[in-house]
Amino acid sequence: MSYQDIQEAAYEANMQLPKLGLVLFTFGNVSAADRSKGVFAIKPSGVPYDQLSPDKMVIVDFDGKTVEGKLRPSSDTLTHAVLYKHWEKIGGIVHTHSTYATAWAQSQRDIPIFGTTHADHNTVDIPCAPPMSDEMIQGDYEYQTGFQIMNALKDRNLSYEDIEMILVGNHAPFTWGKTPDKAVYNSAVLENVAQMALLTEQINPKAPRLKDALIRKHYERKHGPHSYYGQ
Ligand SMILES: O=C(CO)[C@@H](O)[C@@H](O)COP(=O)(O)O
Repeated sequence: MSYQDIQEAAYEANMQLPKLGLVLFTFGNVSAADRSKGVFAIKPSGVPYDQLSPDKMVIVDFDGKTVEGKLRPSSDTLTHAVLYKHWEKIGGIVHTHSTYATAWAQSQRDIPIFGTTHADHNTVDIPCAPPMSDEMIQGDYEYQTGFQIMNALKDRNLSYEDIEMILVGNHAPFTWGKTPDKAVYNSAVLENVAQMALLTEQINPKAPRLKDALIRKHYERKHGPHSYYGQ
């Protein structure tokens, strides 16, 4: 892949965010990695989506250093870099402030697995990492956010392949996938599931968690060998 190829991929994936209603103004960013070159292309910071073009995507290495590009890379670049460096099978990362997922993050709550829509994609509650400590905020905040995400999965005995989405307490969601398109898909799924979970709790504050048998049934119907779903 050339730099131009990952810039195109990052551009196309970024442009999906406003189309899917996942971002307002500049509230988010997508990156696309090229593992053979050890770099990723990421949205420039603060540039509105209607002013983006593939050549504006900034090429950055897995330490977060700009390799090519005139604009400043997203302020979340170091978080993307940490995750690419430690999770060798991912090819795309998305960060948004989509309304419902962010509301759960601000509430510092995991999203409970209430129904089969959730179970079609995940067999567990969607984790919410703890808010960043004062020390982390004053230190390498974006870099530490990457570790906060990784540690929250570890605390739940989950790998980045078991689940491709997380909330960061008081902040917002991050999703990832083998490709930037899959990471965007995961972002849209997360937002939809977050909305349904909120409505479920409003309609019935005592709504039960989905039974394990139904979680397994719905997940297994969609995944496994020869499944196109979630590729
Ligand atoms: O988290 C935040 C803001 O709280 C950022 O992700 C969001 O504003 C997007 O920033 P960038 O324009 O990518 O630097």
